[in-house]
Amino acid sequence: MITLHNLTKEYGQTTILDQANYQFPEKGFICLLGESGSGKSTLVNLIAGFDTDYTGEIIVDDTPLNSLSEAQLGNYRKDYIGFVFQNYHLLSGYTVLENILLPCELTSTNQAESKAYARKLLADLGIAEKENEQVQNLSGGQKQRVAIARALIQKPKMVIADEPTGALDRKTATEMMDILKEISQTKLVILITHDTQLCEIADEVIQIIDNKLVIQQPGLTIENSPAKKMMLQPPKKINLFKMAAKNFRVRFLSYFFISLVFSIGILSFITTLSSGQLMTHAIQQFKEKNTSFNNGYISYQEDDNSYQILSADQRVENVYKQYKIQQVTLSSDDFSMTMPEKYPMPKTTESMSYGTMPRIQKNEIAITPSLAKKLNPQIDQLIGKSLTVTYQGKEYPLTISGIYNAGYDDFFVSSDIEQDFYQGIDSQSYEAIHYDVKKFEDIVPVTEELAEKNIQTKTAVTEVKALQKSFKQLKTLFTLISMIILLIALFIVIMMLLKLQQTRYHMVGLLYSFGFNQKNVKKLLFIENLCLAMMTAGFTSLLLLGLQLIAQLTKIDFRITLNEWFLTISASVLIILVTHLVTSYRLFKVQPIVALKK
Ligand SMILES: Nc1ncnc2c1ncn2[C@@H]1O[C@H](COP(=O)(O)OP(=O)(O)OP(=O)(O)O)[C@@H](O)[C@H]1O
Repeated sequence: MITLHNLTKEYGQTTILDQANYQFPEKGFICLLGESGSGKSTLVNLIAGFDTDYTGEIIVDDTPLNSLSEAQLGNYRKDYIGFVFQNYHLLSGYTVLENILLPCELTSTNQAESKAYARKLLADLGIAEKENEQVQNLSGGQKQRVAIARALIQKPKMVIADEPTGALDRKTATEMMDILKEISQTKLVILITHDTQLCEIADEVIQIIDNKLVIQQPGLTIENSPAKKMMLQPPKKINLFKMAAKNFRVRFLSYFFISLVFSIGILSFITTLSSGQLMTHAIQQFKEKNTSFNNGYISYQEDDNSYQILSADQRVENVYKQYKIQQVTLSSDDFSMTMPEKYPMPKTTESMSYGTMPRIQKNEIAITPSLAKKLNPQIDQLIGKSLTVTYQGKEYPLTISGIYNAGYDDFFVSSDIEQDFYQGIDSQSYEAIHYDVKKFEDIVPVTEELAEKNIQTKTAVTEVKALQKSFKQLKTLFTLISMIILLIALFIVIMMLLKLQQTRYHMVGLLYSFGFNQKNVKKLLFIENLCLAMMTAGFTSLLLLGLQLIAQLTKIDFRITLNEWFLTISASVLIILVTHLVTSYRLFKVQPIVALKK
């Protein structure tokens, strides 16, 4: 059935097999003997079509193996070869029957027929009662019987058994050899071993000595009948989703922890992101409380330098000179008072007892407690009440927005009204310069730049700096902690995925030996991983929801926008998929027999 003709295999400069010639029979028991490292697995790789990089010929029936495509080689393994391995390579988490039926994913259209045949094989091998047992609960001998049943389920033309008794005691090993001997009555059995004792029952023993294939114990006469035509059946369409779902269920616990750990990591990261939002919100609150937070005041200077500088600065607005005014009247229903003189004062350095400083375009006024008491002894009740300011015959109906702490009668109006007071004043001898910084984050740089030019300002820079400093420290701390958590989570996830790959190596090697092609294996792993990514996305969503709920209950200002939500979920899915691809890279490249030896 298989003929090796001048078969030579080299790895780089090293020759492993040198001009090997041999003709395998249609049936019979052939022992491939050789010391460790002599090239037995190399030869099996070549015969199974896993390795196509050789010179010479391997002819199966009438077809040279190197004339087959990757897909055809998969079909060749599916239809011709059943493998039995030293370490059984059964899939844990699957039952005995499920393990045996695995190769049928590619072949069988009639499940009931396959099951019946699997049961017959189990009965022939003496373990019929174990069909629903999880394979990890079986003894070594029982496991190897299951592996033999799996090798036979596709009714292959030959069985390749690679050290099948290596992990068994002598008695069980002998039983196993008897089973293989029985199989060799109707099929070709190639036994790979370094144990000469096992070769005693072989029909013929071949050995690799010094890279040469030597017939040690000739026992077979090959009939010179014409070569059969190689017949390959196309594979059945595999239900990869069903297989991936099954794998996912088997590895559920590992996947559960991977997605949980990863979700916690990504969540800590997103929490840091929203700490920026926390800062924006706190600044908003600060602005609402300190309505004159951006206001600046510069006392009169002889030169006009500061006014010129401020007027040219794009970061500031409402730059105007402030003057002393006279004869200002304040009045309400039952109150009227005229202030002979009123000097401009810095707004931001005043602390508030109640309310806020007047806001621009709101027609507001803030007054001192001594003035407030004249209106109403219960000064806190004055907020929101009306007060009219009359200056130079013009009336300004205003609303009291706040009471600020100063020990004399005085008031502040918003800058739009104040500027209106100064209409028509044509005086160089101003008292001060007023300006507003447009953006919160420009308050400190504007103030510092003016200070560098020896222009002393009165602003809320100290409070702003304190606020910024505390947030900066908090943010650094948050970022550091969350980065550490994310890195630890990623490390654990990668470690767990790498550990998982170890079990996947066996599965991948097995699937190739059943005749699966690379595309199917890749797809299967991808779908399985997509399930993991979906589970992670689900976990992340749930944790985000929980966090949001806790924040609401504890009244912590933590909000996640829909965009951030979407980004987090997409990032989780993407990172898990990429991590999987990276950790799977070697898995996709591995040679099946190497994978099975891992
Ligand atoms: N992919 C590879 N690249 C380079 N050298 C390799 C490769 N695979 C195997 N070899 C080398 O080829 C030689 C034969 O290896 P092989 O695995 O076929 O031996 P073996 O007889 O099956 O050994 P064992 O009984 O220990 O499994 C060894 O020296 C090995 O290091």
